Amino acid sequence: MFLLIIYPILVIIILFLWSQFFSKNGRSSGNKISPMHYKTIPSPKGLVPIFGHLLQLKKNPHEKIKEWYEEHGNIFKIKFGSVDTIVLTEYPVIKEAFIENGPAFVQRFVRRSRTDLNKGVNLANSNGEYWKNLKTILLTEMTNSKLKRLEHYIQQEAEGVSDYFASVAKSGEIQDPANYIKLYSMNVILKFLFGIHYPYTVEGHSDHMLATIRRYFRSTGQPFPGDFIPLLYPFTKDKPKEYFQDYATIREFVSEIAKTRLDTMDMTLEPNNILDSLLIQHKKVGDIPLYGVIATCIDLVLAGSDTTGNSLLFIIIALCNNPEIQETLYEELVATFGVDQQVSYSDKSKTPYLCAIIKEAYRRFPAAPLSVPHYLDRDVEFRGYLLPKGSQVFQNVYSTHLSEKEWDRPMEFKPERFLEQQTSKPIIPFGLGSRSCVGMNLAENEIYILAATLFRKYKFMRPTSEKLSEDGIFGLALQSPDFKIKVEQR
Ligand code: HEM
Repeated sequence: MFLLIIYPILVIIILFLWSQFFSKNGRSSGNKISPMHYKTIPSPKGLVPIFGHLLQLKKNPHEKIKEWYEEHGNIFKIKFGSVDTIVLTEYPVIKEAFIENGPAFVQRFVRRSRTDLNKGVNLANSNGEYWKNLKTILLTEMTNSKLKRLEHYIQQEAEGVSDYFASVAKSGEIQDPANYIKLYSMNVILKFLFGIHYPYTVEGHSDHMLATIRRYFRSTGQPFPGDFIPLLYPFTKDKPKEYFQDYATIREFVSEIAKTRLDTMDMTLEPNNILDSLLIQHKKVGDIPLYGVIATCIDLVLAGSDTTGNSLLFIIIALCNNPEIQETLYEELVATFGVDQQVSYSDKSKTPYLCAIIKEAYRRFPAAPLSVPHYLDRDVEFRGYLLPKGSQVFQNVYSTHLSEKEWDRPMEFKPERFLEQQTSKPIIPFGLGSRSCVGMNLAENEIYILAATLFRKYKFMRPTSEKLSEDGIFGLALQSPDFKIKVEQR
């Protein structure tokens, strides 16, 4: 009985002391500059021993962080358990950190819950030379000329989704378009990665994959206490269960494709897709383990599916809520493409209004609201502050894009903001600096082609006069809310 009472008390005391020790450790470094010279980094109140600010971030972290930004300004510090977390907001601040001080900010913050899944040999979780090597291979696969050569992949997928909407328009039914739009995004990345795709049929295996990816992205965006309070880790290991199960499902799918291809591939021939290029590097150079190939392909399937899919869904929501914008867009598209000319990336310059709508959607509904956390491997002097070594760093994309200080009526969907290229403000949906999104060109092209194809052929409408919700659901990718629409053939 005595032990039952004393044991939890002891654990709490040890956790507290440990968290204090770690937080001091984070601040120490080889840099001997006296902290006296620096301004104190603002920090919200409500710090709880052991947990820091974590408990306040349970629901909608992006909204809570926006509240703190409005209170504390463009540089502030919060605590994730024992880990100092620096939140940077507004374009000039993020640019100064991630471009002008690039080497100090380039590293990824590695969480144990991630490395337990993939041993840290994937692109998104690795650092140093290994990461550079992977990034170079992937960027070579996504150059504009390579994307141009494979443009027909995207055009075919866009036709597949368009046929689905033709059938919806014919039936006159009210439909939830989410699965078909997300299937398009997943199919595009599966084609580039493996040369495969799922058919656009009702309720296939693809639905299971899409649901798995959606769940995974929602949970992986959340801070897991065990990652930030080391002594808690053994107790929270393997939790949340769904997160580990979902990753295992996707790993099984990708491993099978990669291993089969490795057994059958002729390494003397040109690579057919991204997987081939990674396998050639694995086999011929030997610096990427097979497990690294698989884990990096998983990154691409995950990051390539949910981000672009949600961006497209938010565009549909915004244009249903703003029918006059949809009509102006339709006029531009008909004038540019007539009724049946195929849409190509190279048409972007002919459709400034569509490009402005896409930018406004990136701004208003940023697909990665807090980007992917970075890490400081040294103390950094920044704008009069000393940012401590060991900190996690957020590019606060969400607040940057919705800041009242930076944007006129930021919650309104106004593509006109981006019609004047010279005067329009920069946005950062894909992050900034050398760690920024590797799939940016692909994402921009696939969003452009599907948006141009669909809004030229169909009119999308709300089922009632009530506006569709525009509230994103937090995850590593901001998810669109559930909604239904009516579709009319133009
Ligand atoms: C609207 C679409 C997309 C948005 C808004 C987006 C946004 C982002 C952001 C903000 C980051 C973190 C950047 C940083 O750490 O500084 C990122 C990283 C990443 N993205 Fe995307 N992304 C999108 C689409 C894609 C696509 C289509 C792919 C796959 C081809 C992809 C693959 C990745 C990967 C692998 C990383 C990790 C890069 C690294 O750690 O070096 N993303 N993305």
